[in-house]
Amino acid sequence: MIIRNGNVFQEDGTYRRMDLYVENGRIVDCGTEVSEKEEIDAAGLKVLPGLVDIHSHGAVGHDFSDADATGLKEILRYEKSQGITSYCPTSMTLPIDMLIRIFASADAVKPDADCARIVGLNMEGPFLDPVKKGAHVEKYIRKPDIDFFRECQKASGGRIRVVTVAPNMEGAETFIRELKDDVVISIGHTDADYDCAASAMKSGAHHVTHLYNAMNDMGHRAPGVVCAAADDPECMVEMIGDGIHIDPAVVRNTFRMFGEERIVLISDSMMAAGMANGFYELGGQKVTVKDRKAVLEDGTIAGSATSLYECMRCVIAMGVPERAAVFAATRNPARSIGIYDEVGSLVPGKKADIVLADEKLNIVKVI
Ligand SMILES: CC(=O)N[C@@H]1[C@@H](O)[C@H](O)[C@@H](COP(=O)(O)O)O[C@@H]1O
Repeated sequence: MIIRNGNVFQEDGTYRRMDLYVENGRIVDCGTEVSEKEEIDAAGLKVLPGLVDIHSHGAVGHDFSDADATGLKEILRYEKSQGITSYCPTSMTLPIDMLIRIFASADAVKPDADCARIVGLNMEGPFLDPVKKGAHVEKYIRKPDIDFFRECQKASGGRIRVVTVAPNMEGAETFIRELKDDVVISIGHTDADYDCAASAMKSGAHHVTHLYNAMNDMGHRAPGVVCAAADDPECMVEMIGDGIHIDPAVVRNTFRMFGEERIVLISDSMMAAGMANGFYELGGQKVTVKDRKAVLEDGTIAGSATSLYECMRCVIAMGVPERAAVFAATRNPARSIGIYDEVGSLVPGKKADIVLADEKLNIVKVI
């Protein structure tokens, strides 16, 4: 396949008018390497790398935590239609027997060109702090437990790429030191202060789960997880860019504080993404969705009802430079879970995960 004359997003963040050559699902150097001569006229269109959502629970009426491979396939189909080509299904806080079934269910999903590719699994619970449980069920929360994690990792076939840990819980330090080379350890759902978070980062946790949400605010005498993450040059931070979870001024200034390299936009979507307002479920709890806002019965925000692509457009509308927003939805998430050699930018050798969009970033085609 040859994609002609598009404005192709480059690794330096500029757009360059050029042809893109695809052979056997990968980008290649030149036209002579292309056997299938299908051509797409991309004149006037933006050509972006497929997006990488490393934190999403569900969409179109299904949740990864349903442990249902058919439902997961529908989620992946929806995500691909929205420009997300790499995806990490994300679990909620649940008992171990359920988590084992959930992680095993991902294995039953076979790759499909119409669906986003599963590039890892994200284990958000149960090693959280009850004080900052957010929309997770308190009775299933557990202290960080290496054997518990290993059992889940085994059931998943080694596909868990990210695990959230509250660093102020007993056993967190040992957990981080023991597992830091096997999985990305993400600090989150925690009442930790700056010193506790900074110490966890020194031990090897260089990722933060939805910065600002389910943690203490950054105060001028209580800098918290936010400043600890900013002070750790290796730390990547997730942000939910749906326009509901974080005020636009905070989003803009967080991009300034962390720069273009370290922010990972996520959707944190639940099953109402791609659906109408109404009543849904998340981790066994009833959720009401109205005007794209998902809440539990007590008003706690319970994930988002949008896609990563919409989050990317949303933060651009807030005033984040387009190149920074594209990096945060493509390159940075890919780097954060160690798959940037395969996806996340459009250079020869990488998978041909491509979004064609018009000037206003409306999706025209996803490849
Ligand atoms: C799936 C999930 O759990 N997502 C969290 C939720 O738990 C938390 O309640 C909310 C708001 O947190 P905040 O009130 O601290 O900003 O952020 C995210 O939606």
